[in-house]
Amino acid sequence: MSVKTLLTNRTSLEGQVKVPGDKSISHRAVMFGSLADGITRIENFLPGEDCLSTISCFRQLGVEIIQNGSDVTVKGKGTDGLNKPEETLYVGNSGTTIRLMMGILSGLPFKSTLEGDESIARRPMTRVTLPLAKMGARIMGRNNGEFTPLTVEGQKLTGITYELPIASAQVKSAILLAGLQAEGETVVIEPVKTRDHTERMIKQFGGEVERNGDAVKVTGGQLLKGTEINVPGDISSAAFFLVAGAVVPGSDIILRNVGLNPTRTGIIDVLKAMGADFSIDAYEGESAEPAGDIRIKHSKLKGTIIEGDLIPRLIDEIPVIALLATQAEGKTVIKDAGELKVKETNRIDTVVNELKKLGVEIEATDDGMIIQGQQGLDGGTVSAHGDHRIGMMLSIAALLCKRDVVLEQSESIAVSYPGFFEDLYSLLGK
Ligand SMILES: O=C(O)C1=C[C@@H](OP(=O)(O)O)[C@@H](O)[C@H](O)C1
Ligand SMILES: C=C(OP(=O)(O)O)C(=O)O
Repeated sequence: MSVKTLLTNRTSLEGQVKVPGDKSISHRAVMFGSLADGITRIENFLPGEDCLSTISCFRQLGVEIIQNGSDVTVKGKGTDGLNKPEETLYVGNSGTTIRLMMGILSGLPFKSTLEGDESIARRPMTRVTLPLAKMGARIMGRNNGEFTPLTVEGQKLTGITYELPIASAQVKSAILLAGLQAEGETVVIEPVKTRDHTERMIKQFGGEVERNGDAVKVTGGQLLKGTEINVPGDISSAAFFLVAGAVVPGSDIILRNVGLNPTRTGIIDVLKAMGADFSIDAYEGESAEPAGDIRIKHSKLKGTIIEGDLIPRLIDEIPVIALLATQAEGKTVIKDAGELKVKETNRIDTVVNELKKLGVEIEATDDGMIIQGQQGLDGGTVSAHGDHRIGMMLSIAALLCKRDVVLEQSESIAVSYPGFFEDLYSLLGK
């Protein structure tokens, strides 16, 4: 376990940072590149541990993938080019990898087993195995398919129409990936629109997908062709610096090449509602995924309510938004976010418990939290609990602390942002 002494009591962040590639898009680029025919070149791939787990799983399935930092080449041979792996497929800490891969493996003519770390072993999987079983998949796992290890016996699949009981892009994507191999049409109906990177990528690889209101439809048996993907920066990673810039007095920073897909920009809506001082310079021209530069300065903030359709558009940013709220005038209420309980950790409990250790007044509710504003932060020993987003949120919280802060399990940050501390220190002029 790595223990890190964090920088505290800071007066300003200045300069600019180009945040690393988007995690959701990087995973999907490798997956679609592996399913497609021909070469896929990925630029600005995120070389974080989660996306490296996706690469290693597809290598185990026989796909040749060349990775040089953020440059990746995938030599796809279509689904016929995917072979039975000799060993268990290890997904590490990555929920996206295991859930999307179940969709892919369900339609392939062999048996394989998926497993991950202790956090993955606690995360619910029937949300995926249930709809896939309706399509004809055979998936076995602990507690009737709820937990890893999971064994997938590929079958001939049939398209279904499925109404998602929860708003989840991972479940939607798993069903669409199975649908691409199934006979007939597969329709997924979302309760709230979630990130649509899978749909955009199907089109980038030459496939067809239709959206009609809340329904997304694919037809099985489409030919996907290798392509070039330029991954925009991850707004979920930029979020830590957006918050740092907004709350550390004297700050004025620019974040370059941030992905601005509207299904991901909930944090921008929150910054606006809180009265933050920021501007966006969106890049012009046709691109599968919009991106731009964001400049943010320290300013006075006011509390807000975060709920409903906004939640899936900022689900991974809630830990750092909770910190943002501690500096606003008045209280902030976060509701409808029960999904936080089944992430890398129970993020309602970890956020509340760790921020309390720094002297913050914050209360957990059944589906979110209530955060009091205008708080001074103290110091102490905190832990990431193996959760990258908690580790980064606490590193930003430390900037506001008057006393020393020590972070346990800081190594987990490499799951989504291996260069996080270098980028943070560069903004701090270190
Ligand atoms: O599809 C994706 O890439 C993701 C979807 C979200 O999960 P859910 O689908 O479980 O909400 C998100 O929390 C995760 O970090 C990435
Ligand atoms: C929840 C996350 O990822 P995953 O579900 O892929 O583990 C995350 O990155 O915050």
